Amino acid sequence: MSQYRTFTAADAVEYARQFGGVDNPDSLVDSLEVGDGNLNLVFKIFDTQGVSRIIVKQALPYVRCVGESWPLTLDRARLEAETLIEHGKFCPEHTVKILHYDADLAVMVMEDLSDHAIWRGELVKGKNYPLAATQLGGYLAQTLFHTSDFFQHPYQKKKDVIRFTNPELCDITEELFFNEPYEQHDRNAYPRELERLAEALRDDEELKVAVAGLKHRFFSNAEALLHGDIHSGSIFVAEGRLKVIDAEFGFYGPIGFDIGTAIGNLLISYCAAPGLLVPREAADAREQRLNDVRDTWNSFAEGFLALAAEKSTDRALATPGYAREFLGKVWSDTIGYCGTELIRRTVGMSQVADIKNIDDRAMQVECVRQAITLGRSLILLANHVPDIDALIMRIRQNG
Ligand SMILES: Nc1ncnc2c1ncn2[C@@H]1O[C@H](COP(=O)(O)OP(=O)(O)O)[C@@H](O)[C@H]1O
Ligand SMILES: CSC[C@H]1O[C@H](OP(=O)(O)O)[C@H](O)[C@@H]1O
Repeated sequence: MSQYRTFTAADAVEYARQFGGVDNPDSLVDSLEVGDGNLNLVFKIFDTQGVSRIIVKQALPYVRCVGESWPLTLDRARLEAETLIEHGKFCPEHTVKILHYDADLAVMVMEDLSDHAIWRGELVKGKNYPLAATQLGGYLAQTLFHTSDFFQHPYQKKKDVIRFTNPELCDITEELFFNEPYEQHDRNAYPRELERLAEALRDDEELKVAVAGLKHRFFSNAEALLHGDIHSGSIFVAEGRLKVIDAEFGFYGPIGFDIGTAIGNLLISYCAAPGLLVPREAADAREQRLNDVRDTWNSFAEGFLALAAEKSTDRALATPGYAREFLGKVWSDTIGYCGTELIRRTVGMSQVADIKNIDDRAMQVECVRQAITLGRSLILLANHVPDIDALIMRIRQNG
């Protein structure tokens, strides 16, 4: 019988005392639920000095932002903890440390990153972290290479594909990314002023064929253990540091999905900057975001190629030239999935602070329009953008 119960603040303190690994567990005395994501409870656990020391995160049996009408598997806590543990083996520097997890209680105890800030919030304020994108690309290279067929033993890889099979969370992505924005749907949340633009997406057969291809590869290309939802709200930054959290959408999928999602969120920030910042700061922020896009891709691609040259274990995949050819396909996927992230965050239900925090309605609508048109172009052009410089040029051309 399941021992699951939803934690109270007191339960979370008690649990952190037992499993937080702190020297003096009795010094943990208080907690506050701070979850601001769509899905789960997150408790900060404080010591007698009022300092946050440990995080306790628990999955609810439903989608938090909607309520009990949308039930959701508790197995997502296991998937999140195991994905982060797996990624932590290969990139400890940039993966939050999981100290303990319990699949029955759907709970995990993790490193407290309260001395960092969520990247999205910093982007909204116009704050630049010059190393973050290179670090993000490094995290993507390490985690995606080491969980792929280039490195994993084929038997282990096949076992892991099963261990990380994540049908319910993938179903959310399959609906929110690849279906709902391209049809009339109650959950869509675009500004009413953009009805004609949304209608044009619904009527664009060429676009829908390209989106179908991206969805098909999301279903079937088990290339590596993805984070599965790597947006700027799942990334903590501090001066010179970056840590990834929140991997409950982890599964074996197409590598370009993670890179495209990450870059897509940088481009949402790019599109939103004129609505959030005064013109001079907005222009600087937009240039910084384009640099971030470049750094993320270059750092990923250089890291992946170096790892492939040095550490590929499969004799055929180690053939000189193959890793570079494979990266060409990852590049096209990256551009396509980047486009679907831009559209699902603006047309679909999962709206983000970058856009929501724009006070001026007309400006907000213009920023959303730009994100949608950029997303559409990227999906359509995904196979025709030769390199990162050409991508940056296309983004500038969008306005
Ligand atoms: N390790 C951590 N250290 C400090 N704060 C955290 C940590 N993990 C999560 N949080 C806080 O909780 C919020 C929600 O966490 P997140 O994992 O994104 O939840 P969800 O799965 O519901 O999206 C984060 O935005 C952050 O403010
Ligand atoms: C119904 S879940 C919507 C959306 O929420 C997730 O984000 P997060 O866990 O970071 O709040 C994910 O992006 C899902 O697509």
